[in-house]
Amino acid sequence: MFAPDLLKGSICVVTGAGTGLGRAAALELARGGAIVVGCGRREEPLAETVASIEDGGGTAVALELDIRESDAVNEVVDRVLADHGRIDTLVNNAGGQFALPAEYITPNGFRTVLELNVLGTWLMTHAVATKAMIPQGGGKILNVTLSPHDGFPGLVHSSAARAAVENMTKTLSVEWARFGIRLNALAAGHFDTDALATRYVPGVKEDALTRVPAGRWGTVEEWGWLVTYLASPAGDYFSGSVLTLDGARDVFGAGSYPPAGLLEAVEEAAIATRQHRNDIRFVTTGVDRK
Ligand SMILES: CCCCCCC/C=C/C(=O)SCCNC(=O)CCNC(=O)[C@H](O)C(C)(C)COP(=O)(O)OP(=O)(O)OC[C@H]1O[C@@H](n2cnc3c(N)ncnc32)[C@H](O)[C@@H]1OP(=O)(O)O
Ligand SMILES: NC(=O)C1=CN([C@@H]2O[C@H](COP(=O)(O)OP(=O)(O)OC[C@H]3O[C@@H](n4cnc5c(N)ncnc54)[C@H](OP(=O)(O)O)[C@@H]3O)[C@@H](O)[C@H]2O)C=CC1
Repeated sequence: MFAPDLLKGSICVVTGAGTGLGRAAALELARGGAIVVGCGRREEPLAETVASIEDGGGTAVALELDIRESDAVNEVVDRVLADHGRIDTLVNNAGGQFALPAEYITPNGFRTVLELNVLGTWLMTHAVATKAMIPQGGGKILNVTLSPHDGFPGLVHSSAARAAVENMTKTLSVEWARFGIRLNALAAGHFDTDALATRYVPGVKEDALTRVPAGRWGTVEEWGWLVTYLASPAGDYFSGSVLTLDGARDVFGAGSYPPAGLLEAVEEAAIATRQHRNDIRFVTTGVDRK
């Protein structure tokens, strides 16, 4: 899609680069000539991404990292700087959630999704900005979020988390403009990745497609093109924006609730344990049966 030297010599860190959208972004950045540092918790998918990039003549390295661990984040950023001297673009792609009716989400479940999507993104952003981009005089940070924006029934934890990330992006785009740092959020609609296919109740994925006016899933290649465009000089004047790539999903809105199969699957699981029966009772009546 782009000229092979578009990003020549640029150092791009991509979290969650072993799978799905992160992998596609890493591949396209590398096709544009960037040196890609792919991060994630699992070595195997990262190694596969690196091998694919190298097979195509590109350059990439994999670094294992849990973005929720502050010390590990600092170590990885230090390592990238020791090896490559700078970081031009950070793609905060690692993230996720589980689909669950709000009344079933436990405090720890909510905290888990907030920690991954908000804290993880913040730790990466802060470390890369303070160690690399402020000293070097600039850089770009792209934060992956979610469409639709006006509420995402079934994903209240992630909907809240991604709204926080979008506001963080806007706030920092003002605070850090004086350092030449440009931050944007990329709100993804529905992309046909393995995670979407395997981590959600059957039916939920198909239900999601009925809410996309364009009538199809986004392709991971389309995602990689957006990331690469923004990382390139063509994207230099973008900052503080939320770019939504979703086939008009956002315009369609939150739609009706629940999506096909979600409530049934949860209730079937819930009747398996007395504790859950108690939880349901408590939620619906306010009476704790313990
Ligand atoms: C309703 C429409 C849905 C359409 C979705 C379309 C839009 C979005 C698309 C995408 O984002 S695509 C996919 C991106 N990838 C993912 O979403 C990854 C899939 N999820 C995960 O990997 C994990 O769920 C997680 C979010 C990373 C959490 O895993 P982790 O191992 O950190 O959690 P645990 O330690 O196991 O549990 C902590 C806490 O959370 C509760 N919990 C975890 N998973 C579930 C679940 N599936 N259902 C209910 N609760 C869950 C767990 O019970 C723990 O809480 P407590 O039990 O201790 O209270
Ligand atoms: N596919 C879609 O339709 C949509 C996706 N999104 C978002 O886009 C992003 C990518 O999604 P997608 O590719 O579909 O899903 P994946 O689940 O395939 O991607 C998530 C990636 O993040 C990594 N990751 C998860 N937790 C951590 C962690 N604590 N530290 C470091 N890396 C971590 C995972 O690797 P590992 O497990 O090895 O750490 C994985 O490679 C996510 O933020 C997702 O929520 C948003 C809207 C729609």
